[in-house]
Amino acid sequence: MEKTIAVLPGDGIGPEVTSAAVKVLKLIARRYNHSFKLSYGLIGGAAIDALGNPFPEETADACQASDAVLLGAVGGPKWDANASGNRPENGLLAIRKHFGLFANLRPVKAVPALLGASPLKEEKASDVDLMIVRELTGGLYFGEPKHRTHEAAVDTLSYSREEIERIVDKAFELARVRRGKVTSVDKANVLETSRLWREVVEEKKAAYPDVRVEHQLVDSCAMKLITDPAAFDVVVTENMFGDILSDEASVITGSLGMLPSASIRSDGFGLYEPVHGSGPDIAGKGIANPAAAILSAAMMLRYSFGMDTEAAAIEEAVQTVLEDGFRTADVAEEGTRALSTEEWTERILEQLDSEAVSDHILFAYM
Ligand SMILES: NC(=O)c1ccc[n+]([C@@H]2O[C@H](COP(=O)([O-])OP(=O)(O)OC[C@H]3O[C@@H](n4cnc5c(N)ncnc54)[C@H](O)[C@@H]3O)[C@@H](O)[C@H]2O)c1
Ligand SMILES: CC(C)[C@H](C(=O)O)[C@@H](O)C(=O)O
Ligand SMILES: [Mg+2]
Repeated sequence: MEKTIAVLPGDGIGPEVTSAAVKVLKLIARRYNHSFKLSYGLIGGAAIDALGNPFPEETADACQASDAVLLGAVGGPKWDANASGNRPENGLLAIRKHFGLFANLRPVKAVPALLGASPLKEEKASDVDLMIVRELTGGLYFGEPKHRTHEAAVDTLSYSREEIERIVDKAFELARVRRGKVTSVDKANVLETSRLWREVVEEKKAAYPDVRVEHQLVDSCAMKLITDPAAFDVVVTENMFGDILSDEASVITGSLGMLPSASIRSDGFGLYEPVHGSGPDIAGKGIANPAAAILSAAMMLRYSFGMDTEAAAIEEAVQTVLEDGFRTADVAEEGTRALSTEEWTERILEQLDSEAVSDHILFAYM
């Protein structure tokens, strides 16, 4: 297949982990006879510095002309919020909104080799396999009015029925091909938007009789993610709750550096990015874990290109390399040498190159 991919490395560790994911994509293209044309663009702080705009028109055009987008991470202390009340925009919200990428899929799956790195007891973490379906283009992030004076600040939480319906449908569809359970997370004991959310879920469930539905308040959900994470299958929730719960859930499997994500809409176009940010504390040191970026590239192959086998080959390579004991610093066992981003990526490339090209899927983030 021939595909065009817009690559937006961004800031901090973004370029370091994106470069790793690009190497993996190039190897996949060679091994599976695909042609991936890459076009690079600026986003975030890098784009502000070069062009004065975090999501420049050139970047939007490059993405528009592509079949999918691979993004590293954006932001950092140089461009983030400051006490004087600037309203920073790091480009991420703009690109998500511009392309209508309303569904953010964040799979959290126990990695057997990393159970020791999880803060949870092994028996709690070992069966975790959940998918957070986060609404991405509405809610507090985008609601108007939104403003700030010296004395007060306003953000607005608003959701339309239509916005809720399409993300809830997505969650039900995913549950059907997973373990058939949807947990809808809200704060319906307080928020009107949550009461509408709950109503829509209740209406929708009739169309999916094969899926079990439960409602959970977000505060107790945060607790249950730690006490009983294996109980979850698909978790559907609004923008801000999903942001917070997904960082929380990521550590169950060892590190934020492990968690990939897909931001998609209904026609197959998508933006693929690690859940983590630009890691200012480790940027430039060459020690970032590139697994989340590499696994995001795998999600791109699966969700935008329908290349399930290729995606699974990457996911299995990540498992194998970790099982073989090769780790970056964030997940390294005490007393072992941590690999650099580049060294670990080399291991992945070697593993992928040595694997037989097969249709047999053993481990997949689906
Ligand atoms: N998708 C994105 O582009 C995205 C996501 C989250 C935060 N951000 C931005 O990133 C900047 C920093 O935010 P933050 O510090 O709160 O969150 P962060 O995710 O960048 O870092 C949180 C912690 O996790 C560690 N970490 C993150 N990714 C890692 C990796 N791949 N390997 C090893 N360790 C990793 C960092 O070193 C840090 O200690 C902010 O400007 C924020 O707005 C961007
Ligand atoms: C950087 C920030 C705007 C972003 C978000 O809140 O959506 C990030 O935290 C994420 O999880 O992708
Ligand atoms: Mg986040």
